[in-house]
Amino acid sequence: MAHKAPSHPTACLALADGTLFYGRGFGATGETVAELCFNTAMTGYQEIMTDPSYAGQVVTFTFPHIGNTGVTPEDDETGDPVAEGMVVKWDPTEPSNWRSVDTLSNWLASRGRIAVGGIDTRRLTRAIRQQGAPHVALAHDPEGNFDIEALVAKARAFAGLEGLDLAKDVTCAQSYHWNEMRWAWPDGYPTQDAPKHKVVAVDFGAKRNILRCLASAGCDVTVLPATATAEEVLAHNPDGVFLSNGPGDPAATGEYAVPMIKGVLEADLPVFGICLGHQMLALALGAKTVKMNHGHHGANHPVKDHDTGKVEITSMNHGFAVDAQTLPKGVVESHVSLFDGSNCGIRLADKPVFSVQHHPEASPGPQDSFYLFEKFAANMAARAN
Ligand SMILES: NC(=O)CC[C@H](N)C(=O)O
Repeated sequence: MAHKAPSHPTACLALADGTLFYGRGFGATGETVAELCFNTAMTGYQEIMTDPSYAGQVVTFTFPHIGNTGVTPEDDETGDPVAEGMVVKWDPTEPSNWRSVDTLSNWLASRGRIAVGGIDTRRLTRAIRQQGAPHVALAHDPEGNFDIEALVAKARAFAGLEGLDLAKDVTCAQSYHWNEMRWAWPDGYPTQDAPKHKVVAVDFGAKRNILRCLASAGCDVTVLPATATAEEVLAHNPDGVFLSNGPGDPAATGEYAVPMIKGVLEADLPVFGICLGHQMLALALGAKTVKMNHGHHGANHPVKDHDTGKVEITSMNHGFAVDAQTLPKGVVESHVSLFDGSNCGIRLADKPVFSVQHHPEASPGPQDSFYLFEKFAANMAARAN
């Protein structure tokens, strides 16, 4: 049944349980179906929308000042927005400020991404917390004609992210070389030294700032597609191997990544993984991953480093987690979330192999965890000596 929604809204967000949110549509018109998560970051909406880890998800931004800085190409974490859609409290008719090269709405429209403004994101976030990341259909129609029953049926029919391998959709088509460094520097960077460490980074949906951080820590980076085998990785004769972030279910992605990681571990090289890379390293070591209720998405998550006792405020974006109870002997839980005690890092007790669930490259977020890139570089330096 097609009918006009009340007070002429131009976008509708339908949750699989039938809950409806109406607002002002912006960006592209049409419909999309996805999992819904909320992100609490106060800045960096463009970095979030272009983070390949958000494939298959619509993002609700809890912070009200969204859209106010427009968009600029230097904030892209990959070529285009990857998140399926955007839900905000912000009124999209407000102008963007001086910094922008384009408005958020034009940018989303030209890249086929649907957004809705004027939503009560607090109420929506409560629903996400209560239901666990809901399946949703998001529709934008300038005429305000919505077939509500069909939208709810589409949200219900969405199979969800569990069991879904999305890394092979967002990975690079071919290998490439990366040497661009960070634009914002922690003390002592950039280093003018020539790159010291040959690193192969396996791209499961890598954010550009991870590659910049590796380059800034002295790495000469060759990026390989997600489905690279151990032989292909080792053929580059790397000093260390990096496993990137990425979208979807680690258990599904692990089908090809786990054998590759096992082969790399046998070669006894320093290894560093972030987020999906962390989860897949844990799978390769024999642990299990689980789907979280509503995950961690934000730029303000406290994480404790068990080795130093220090607390880092971190950037996070994950809906799955490593089950620390399943870590085999010899694998140490190095970091833990102070929000809910979930696993945030592992390391091998006797080898330079480690990974973290959070995002030390930030973009957006704090830079407390940059030391992990230096640790990876130090592991490669120690091996060379
Ligand atoms: N940022 C990431 O790498 C996300 C990892 C994984 N897709 C998850 O949601 O948990």
